[in-house]
Amino acid sequence: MHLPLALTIGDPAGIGPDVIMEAWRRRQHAGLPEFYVLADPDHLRARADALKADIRIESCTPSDASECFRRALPVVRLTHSFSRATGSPDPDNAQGTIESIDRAVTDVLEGRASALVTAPIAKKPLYDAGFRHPGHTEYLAELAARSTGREVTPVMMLAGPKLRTIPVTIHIPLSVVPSQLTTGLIVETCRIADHDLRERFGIPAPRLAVAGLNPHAGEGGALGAEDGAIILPAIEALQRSGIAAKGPLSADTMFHDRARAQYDVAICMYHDQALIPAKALGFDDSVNVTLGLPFIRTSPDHGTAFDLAGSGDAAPDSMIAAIRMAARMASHSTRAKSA
Ligand SMILES: NC(=O)C1=CN([C@@H]2O[C@H](COP(=O)(O)OP(=O)(O)OC[C@H]3O[C@@H](n4cnc5c(N)ncnc54)[C@H](O)[C@@H]3O)[C@@H](O)[C@H]2O)C=CC1
Ligand SMILES: NCC(=O)COP(=O)(O)O
Repeated sequence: MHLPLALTIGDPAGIGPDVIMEAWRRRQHAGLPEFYVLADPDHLRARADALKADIRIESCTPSDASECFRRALPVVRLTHSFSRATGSPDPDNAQGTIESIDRAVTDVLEGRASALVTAPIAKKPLYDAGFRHPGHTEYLAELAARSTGREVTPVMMLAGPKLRTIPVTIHIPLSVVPSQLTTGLIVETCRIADHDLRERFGIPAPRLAVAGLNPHAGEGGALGAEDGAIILPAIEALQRSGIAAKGPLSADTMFHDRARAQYDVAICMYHDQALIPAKALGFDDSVNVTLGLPFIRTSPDHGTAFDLAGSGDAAPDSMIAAIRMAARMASHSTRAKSA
């Protein structure tokens, strides 16, 4: 059966609503698969009016969303409604933002949707409302663990036409990165990357380029010990298990054109080491994918961009790329299962 994608609304005061509505408006031209969004339809109508966008919005259930998609943006109504605040987060919206994620995940896990595409959330207002997870990536792992009964290590990957990168440590302060980096975490991250690149992206023998942590990958220990003591043993263990990992490589010379031709994914040691090259090389067409989950999740690479909400200037390209990638991954996984 052909299932729609479930989209979350993200922070309703950010550009999530704008790029979702614009993606729906471009659905035919962009060749997008059917999707619905878990949101407050009245809030979306108000945003569409502010944007002067001619968009029909219809309340639906996941099962009639595909039929509705041709004529209107299908919206599955949340129990929470949203304030009309645009451009600055409202703590009163936090519970609805979380409800949108929870219900979309449930829809995917219970077979009403084929994959999850999340619009951006601002972390701080959710933390202030008691949300205890650094971001979607970690929260989705918890939801997956609750449903499967086993621990899930989530792996964040930024994927664009020119580059894929993975940060081994994700949403933690830079000052604690060295203490959180372990050989075991690097091995686990690379194993998940190798597995999911095969199974969900159809890359038969993924090549992993592993970055060092310190300048010049530690310069033989003179510029830091972690490269030799923590990262190198991980690469050796991966190679022994048949995974094509190489490194630790100097991070400053692994992202130019000729270097990128040598690998399928760059494994980086911290958030900005991975996300800066990814966004510099493809801000409009890169997608944030979570690997290691028992379901498919993609997201645009950008954040809530409160400065642009309701202005009509938010580019929908990364959201469109995220929708396309989720559908492609879902059909690839289905083919892989039935092969
Ligand atoms: N997947 C998610 O939920 C993500 C959430 N965030 C959250 O977003 C909030 C804001 O983060 P920032 O670092 O300011 O990043 P941001 O991506 O929201 O904005 C950075 C700059 O890029 C511009 N920009 C972003 N998206 C754009 C688009 N589609 N079209 C045109 N210009 C665009 C913005 O106007 C701003 O100048 C933070 O609270 C962060 O936690 C950030 C990244 C991903
Ligand atoms: N900078 C990437 C980011 O914050 C996305 O995180 P997540 O909410 O997708 O975990």
